[in-house]
Amino acid sequence: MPIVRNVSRAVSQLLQSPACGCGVSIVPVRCIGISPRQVASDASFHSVSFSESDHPRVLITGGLGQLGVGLAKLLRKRFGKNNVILSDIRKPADHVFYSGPFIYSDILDYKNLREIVVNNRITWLFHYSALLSAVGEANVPLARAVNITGLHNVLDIAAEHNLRLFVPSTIGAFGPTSPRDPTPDLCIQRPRTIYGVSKVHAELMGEYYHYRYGLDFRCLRYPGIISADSQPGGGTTDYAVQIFHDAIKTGKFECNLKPDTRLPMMYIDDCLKATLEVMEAPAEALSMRTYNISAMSFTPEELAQEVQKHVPELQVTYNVDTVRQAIAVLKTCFIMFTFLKKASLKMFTTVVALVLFKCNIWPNGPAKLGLFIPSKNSLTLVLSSSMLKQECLPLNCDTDPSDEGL
Ligand SMILES: NC(=O)c1ccc[n+]([C@@H]2O[C@H](COP(=O)([O-])OP(=O)(O)OC[C@H]3O[C@@H](n4cnc5c(N)ncnc54)[C@H](O)[C@@H]3O)[C@@H](O)[C@H]2O)c1
Ligand SMILES: C[C@@H](O)[C@H](N)C(=O)O
Repeated sequence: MPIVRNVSRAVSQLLQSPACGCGVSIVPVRCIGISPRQVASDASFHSVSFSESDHPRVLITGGLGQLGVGLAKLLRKRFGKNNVILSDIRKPADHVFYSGPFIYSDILDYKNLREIVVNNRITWLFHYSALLSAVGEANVPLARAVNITGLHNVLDIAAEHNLRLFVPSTIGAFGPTSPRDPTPDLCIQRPRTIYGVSKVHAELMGEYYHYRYGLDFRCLRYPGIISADSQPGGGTTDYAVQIFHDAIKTGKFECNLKPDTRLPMMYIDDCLKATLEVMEAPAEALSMRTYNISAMSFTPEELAQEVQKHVPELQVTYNVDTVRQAIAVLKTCFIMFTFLKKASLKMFTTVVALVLFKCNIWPNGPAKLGLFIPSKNSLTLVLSSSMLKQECLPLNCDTDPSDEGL
């Protein structure tokens, strides 16, 4: 009996104490006994220069998708080229391979992932591998494996090796019963896609590992991301990238969503900037582990009209994909702006101009909007300084900025 009492007391003490920073050396069960934490911290196979040791050593999983290469570029600028390792199960293009360290990593291979973390002395992990909403619905067993089993591997390795872990969530983590306009950080989440379900699972598991094992888990719910240089990986918001490419290549765009389907979106540079900011935030500044981020919401029809202002010959037709449409409708609950209000509209026109500028379609566009862009690489700076500081929601704010007269 006393033994049972002691065990239950110990368990309840552990469960009550957020392990964060208090030195509790418990790690997920499968790591006990073989934890590389037992290896002396100076048992490195590589010599480390002083400046290198000042920076985090970063691993990005699923890094060859729409977002990973841009994230690596941003992080390498900040922390040095060799401190940021891109990884994926696909073969990188030449320009990616030669731009910095790349390594094969399948997140379903636990031992291989652990070896990479140990051998490269990784301290920060950005977990980008996933099957997105539309491809996930087309292959539920694979989505379950990659998005759930893969996440479990990453969580255990991150907890075992004291990593700071970023896992992106999504607007797809909400569902038809979530409150809207604005959708708060904490609310009902009952998504009806395997993608959404796996992301809610990731949010909850990350928070659980934070309180149970002290894992430094950080998470942002991204809207649909718009990029010019990288292709989307099979989600419902892909149309908002494809339209720019089709406008340039063929002058014809067939949209797979209904013209009035409003979804939240964000320009890639702002998404990556927010990601870095939340990773660099001091722990005491974080009141939660998972936050919404938002920029603007628009419909395919509104986007088509805006692009047509610059590419008047663009012809847009609608051939609705029932699966994507159904997923999109589930996501529309996450709407910060029910129509394009002033602040959102300004951001929307700017993003369209910037993407067209990047695609070499509207070289004078940004200048006409009063934005000075010395080079294509300074787009983030321009967007951030001229627009977002005033108009984007702060990370932990759940109010609509346009309601505050911004
Ligand atoms: N792009 C968006 O609009 C958006 C919006 C919300 C959230 N997110 C999230 O951000 C992250 C990155 O998104 P993305 O758009 O770059 O995704 P993507 O689909 O373009 O790329 C995902 C990458 O994961 C890789 N991958 C698949 N299985 C793997 C495995 N077993 N091991 C290792 N890698 C594997 C793929 O090869 C691919 O390169 C994802 O977690 C996604 O859910 C993206
Ligand atoms: C929104 C995001 O999660 C992704 N682009 C999707 O549509 O699935």
